[in-house]
Amino acid sequence: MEKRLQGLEKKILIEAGETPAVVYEMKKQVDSFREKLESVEHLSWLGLFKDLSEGTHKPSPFYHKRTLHKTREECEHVREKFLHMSSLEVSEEVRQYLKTPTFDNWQWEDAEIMVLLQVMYTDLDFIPTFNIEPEVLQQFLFEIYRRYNNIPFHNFKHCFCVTQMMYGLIWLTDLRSKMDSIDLLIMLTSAVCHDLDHTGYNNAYQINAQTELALRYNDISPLENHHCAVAFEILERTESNIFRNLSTDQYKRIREGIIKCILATDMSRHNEVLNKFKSILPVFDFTNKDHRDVLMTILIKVSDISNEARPMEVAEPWLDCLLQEFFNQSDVEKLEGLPVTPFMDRDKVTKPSSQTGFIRFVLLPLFIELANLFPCLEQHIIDPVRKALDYYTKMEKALETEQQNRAQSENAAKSKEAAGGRQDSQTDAGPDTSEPESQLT
Ligand SMILES: Nc1nc2c(ncn2[C@@H]2O[C@H](COP(=O)(O)O)[C@@H](O)[C@H]2O)c(=O)[nH]1
Ligand SMILES: [Zn+2]
Repeated sequence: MEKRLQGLEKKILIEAGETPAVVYEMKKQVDSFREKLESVEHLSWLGLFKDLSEGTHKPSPFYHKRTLHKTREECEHVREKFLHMSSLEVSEEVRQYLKTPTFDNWQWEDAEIMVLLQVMYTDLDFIPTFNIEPEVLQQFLFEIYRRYNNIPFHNFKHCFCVTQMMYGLIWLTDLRSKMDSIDLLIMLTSAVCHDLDHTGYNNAYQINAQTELALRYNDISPLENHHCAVAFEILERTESNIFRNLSTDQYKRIREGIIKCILATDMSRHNEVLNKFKSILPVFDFTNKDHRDVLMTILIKVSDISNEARPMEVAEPWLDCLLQEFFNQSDVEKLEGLPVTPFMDRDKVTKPSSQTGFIRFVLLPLFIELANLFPCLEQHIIDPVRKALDYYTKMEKALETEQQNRAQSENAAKSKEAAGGRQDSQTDAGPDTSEPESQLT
């Protein structure tokens, strides 16, 4: 197929003088198909599978097994850098910038990101308040880094962005004066842990493919339950348990809070969580624990899907990462004969089509409710989201126009070709006796 495509490409290039976009698109699909055949183990009978597995895990449709989990060397290298850098002073300018939604994650490498997370725990006064030893915090952050996988979207940088947005929201809304330190610790730590060990395949896939996670959690938020379980696995170990100096009651409250927050990030529960918040909003009371608990779930949800609230040069690469992960999943779903998640299908989704609906029907309704409680957020998170909507709406229209133009010129070319073909055959077959107009319609 690849050879035939190359031959075709050459022929078109000679005849047309340039390679049309459709050929590039076909080449991309062939590459992606080949990659799938090489990496999906159950298709090994095709003779293309490259066994990259390190251990004896159950076969699973991960990206390349070689690259999903971080290697020991990779982790050690980052850990050394992090430990070296963590003794250096982070400037006041960076500390202030870190409190804003305009923060650009792409400028920072992973070891630096770990230092920035350490700054967040420090500047919220968690270290003295909860008697967290610096080495324990460092070990905790290292384990967190280690347990985020090398996948396009749900990786360590996503963990950082969500945490940084949560951190920014805490400062912008002056939550320190409204909620106690334990609530803030729950919120920040939930954000840090919320997608631990994500493999790049969403809950629909987990359930349809009957993965180990879906079986373990009976199809109920398999991923979120797993992220949470991994978080407490890390916190179980004394050397990385940042809560180890807290009382049993404090630990219990923190565990309950983190579980609630992480489970609330399952998007299939979006309306349930948002409606609960809407119902208490008119009588919202910071002294009411139930109200605070709901607010915490809203804050983590907002942080989780807040990429479009960031400057365009920060947000747009995130969309590319998200679509890369989505398309990978739908490709695997097609290969495995599973239901294909429509918003992940590369044949149906474009960048703007993915964003306009999401911003209109998911992002804005959620952000607006939070801004009802904290009007100061309007300028920080709603204005940029509206700008993004405008940007993608224009892009969507431009794409539509381009598609229409392309379809028109393709139709015109086809008609011309058909007319030419008929003329040729008429020349071969002798004089035409039919009316010329009827041949065109
Ligand atoms: N079309 C878009 N979908 C988005 C975007 N940001 C997030 N999402 C979706 O929400 C979930 C968030 O939950 P997570 O815990 O998995 O991170 C994510 O998986 C996407 O499905 C976006 O900008 N556009
Ligand atoms: Zn997330």
